[in-house]
Amino acid sequence: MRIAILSRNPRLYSTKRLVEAGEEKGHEMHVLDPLRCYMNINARESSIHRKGETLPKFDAVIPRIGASITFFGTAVLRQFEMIGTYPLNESVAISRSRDKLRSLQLLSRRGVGLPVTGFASQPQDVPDLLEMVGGAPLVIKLLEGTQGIGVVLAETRQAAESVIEAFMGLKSPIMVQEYIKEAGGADIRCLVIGDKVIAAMKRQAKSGEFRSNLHRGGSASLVKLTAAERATAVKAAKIMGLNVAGVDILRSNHGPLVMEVNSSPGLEGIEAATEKDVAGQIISFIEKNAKAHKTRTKGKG
Ligand SMILES: Nc1ncnc2c1ncn2[C@@H]1O[C@H](COP(=O)(O)OP(=O)(O)OP(=O)(O)O)[C@@H](O)[C@H]1O
Ligand SMILES: [Mg+2]
Ligand SMILES: [Mg+2]
Repeated sequence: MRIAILSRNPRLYSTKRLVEAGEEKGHEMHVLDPLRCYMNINARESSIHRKGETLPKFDAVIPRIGASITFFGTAVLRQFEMIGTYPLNESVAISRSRDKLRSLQLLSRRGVGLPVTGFASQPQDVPDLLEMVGGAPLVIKLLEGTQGIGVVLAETRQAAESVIEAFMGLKSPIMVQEYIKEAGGADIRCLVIGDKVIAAMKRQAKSGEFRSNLHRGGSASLVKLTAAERATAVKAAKIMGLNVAGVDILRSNHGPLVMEVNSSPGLEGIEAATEKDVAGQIISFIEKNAKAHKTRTKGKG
């Protein structure tokens, strides 16, 4: 097959591994920078161009679209979908997963366990909002944050109010969330492909820190999942419409709670922690599932 990887940087671990895994299985792999793709959108035959040339037809496309280029990146991916290329993850599903609130709403509608989460626009609604999620201690998150930046644990009500006031003053949308203390500064990353969790790791925050992000000094180790955790991760990916997803779960005293669902999960941490060939399994999934014009949405919506 001819497979495109939409990635800004061919030297990234995940991109390199996907190229390697694809070539090992005899495929023709092309890394395309989504920001260097431009589109001809018309009523007869839309096309994608790069450096003055029309791109050839690809059998499949693997989107590795960073959060900062979601808007243009998903438009390029949608163009691939419209001309019949099989997308590993669809543009609509990626857009959904990039909006933390929308994701939580979609998951809650289907009864997936979540930390109780509140969202408000106006400062005068903050006192009731804090009450609603169970009061301090609680977690405050910037909607746009990544890698743990913009995630704050407020131990007291006063601390919570002043942090929220500061964020609202800066016009940065935030959500407040019940603090899952019993998770003990750890979360579980489940790597879902199709309807299976094919690898999982536990990330433990360094001491004195509640955020388990590896970028914040957390460490990864192997973990054995319960049946409920596996089922939750697979269900969450399915609801989001993602074939491949990194589902982050907190272990609470009332079962697994989904924190977020990532549409371009990094491969480095999970392949190192589990010694699994995640990239190879992604290529195998494409081999089994890729068909021209096979999408749920054909770029609609
Ligand atoms: N409600 C919560 N209760 C306990 N711990 C939490 C809670 N929310 C977040 N954490 C901890 O903080 C870390 C960072 O939070 P989160 O994953 O929501 O933000 P982020 O990592 O910045 O976002 P992204 O993963 O999109 O980059 C989590 O990995 C988890 O360890
Ligand atoms: Mg996270
Ligand atoms: Mg994330």
